[in-house]
Amino acid sequence: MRYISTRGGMTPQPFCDILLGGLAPDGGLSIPEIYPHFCLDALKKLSTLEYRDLAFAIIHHFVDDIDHPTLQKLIDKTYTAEVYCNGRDPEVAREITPVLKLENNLYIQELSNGPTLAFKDMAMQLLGNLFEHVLHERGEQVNIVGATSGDTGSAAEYAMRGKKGVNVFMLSPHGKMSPFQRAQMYSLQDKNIFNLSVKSFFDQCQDIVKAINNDAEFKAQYKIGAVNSINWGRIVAQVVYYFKGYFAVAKNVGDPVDFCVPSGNFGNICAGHIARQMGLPIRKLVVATNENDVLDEFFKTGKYRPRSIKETFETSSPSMDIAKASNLERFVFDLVGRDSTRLAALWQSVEKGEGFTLPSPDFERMSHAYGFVSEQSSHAERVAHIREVFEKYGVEIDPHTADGYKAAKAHRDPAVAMVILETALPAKFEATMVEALGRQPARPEHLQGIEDLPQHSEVLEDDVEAVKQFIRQQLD
Ligand SMILES: Cc1ncc(COP(=O)(O)O)c(C=O)c1O
Ligand SMILES: N[C@@H](CCOP(=O)(O)O)C(=O)O
Repeated sequence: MRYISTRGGMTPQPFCDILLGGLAPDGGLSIPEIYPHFCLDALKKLSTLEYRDLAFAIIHHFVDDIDHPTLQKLIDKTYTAEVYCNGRDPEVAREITPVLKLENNLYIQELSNGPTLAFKDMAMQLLGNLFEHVLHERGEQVNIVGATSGDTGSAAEYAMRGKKGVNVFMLSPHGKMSPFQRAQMYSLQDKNIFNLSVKSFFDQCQDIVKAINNDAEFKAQYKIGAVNSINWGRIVAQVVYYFKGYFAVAKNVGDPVDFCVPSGNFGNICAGHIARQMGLPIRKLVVATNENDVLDEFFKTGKYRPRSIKETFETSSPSMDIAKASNLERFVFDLVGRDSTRLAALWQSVEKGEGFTLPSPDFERMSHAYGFVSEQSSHAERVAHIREVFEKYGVEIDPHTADGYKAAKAHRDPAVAMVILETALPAKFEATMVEALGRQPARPEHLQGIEDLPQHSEVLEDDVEAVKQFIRQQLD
């Protein structure tokens, strides 16, 4: 399998090169030349596999340059009941992403039982092991520059801490994450972890990451890599749990199943789109947003209008406070028939801050051919839905998953199974959980009192040069 850029300016590359390279050299995103396809018989065979074998059966199609036994070993080491345990019964933990039935044809797929209590661990733990392997083979090192709105940062730092040949420079929006999220990241003392608290929102942190990646000289000199979902390695690992969730709820392989996904940077649901392109019988992909509803507007009107800082809100589902969704570029590339010239022109408008409006019939094809629909949620609805799910089903869901629950209800067909992807655990967002349920959410024993640990971060202006200067100071 070779990878090309959505913007057409990259000679086809093998997996390990795009894994280390992150953003494509032309500013686009790497994407496979073709998607592997599973027919019904092949899907039936996959349906019986346990998580790690399923992961190998899917991921090996995307990776030509790691031999199969090694790839299987890296996957086996990643997807264990110990890593995705979170204090649960070992039998349940062995499923890695257990599916919880709320009522007939309504399910929640648990994705947040990894070390940092968010779905990011599902891909990030594998990425950590892949990076370590490839760097060792090549005798190289990498300096990861990433952006987080709260969960990617801790997942990346826990996956990379202490790893040989890897430093992590993680940009986070100053003062905008939950106290728990902040403590998870800023209390780490590992010498290879650097937390940069940028006086702005996630989008500006992500813009800085992209600007650094687009500076070819700096990127080469400081061996810059990426762990955000702009890195294809993240997306491919996320594809696997759609298959697992599908097989858990479909009465017969081949039946349609809907997925509802709390969305921000569009990485998670982009993996659902890829799974659908690979032949998984997903009917609808429901995009759930919070008050930062740029994606909801796009799927309802065809207008993609990334927002300015002034139009970006701080909400009670803070990890989704994203007004410019990187991975939308991967989906639109497929939507426009993989026409990289057209895609590049659309994203030129995005970069100028103008955005674009999809004409007919592209707009209609988003739902008719690709199954996308959307819904947004407000704070009051979020709180009411956390309460409703607890009162009706006895299940505590976090504010992001509550946005998903609202969207799932809005687009549900009772005759079709709907899987809501859980994206984080309530422990990460105490204030909203207390507002909804009147008590503190449960948290794992080892994370009690994490907010009281000493914290360290470097506060920086929203300025690419300031970040580059910080990186130089640490590495020169
Ligand atoms: C808890 C949580 N929910 C939802 C999202 C949105 O996921 P994505 O950015 O992949 O759309 C994120 C972060 O991105 C998150 O951390
Ligand atoms: N919600 C994320 C931000 C998006 O990050 P990505 O790595 O998935 O692109 C976060 O919590 O940091």
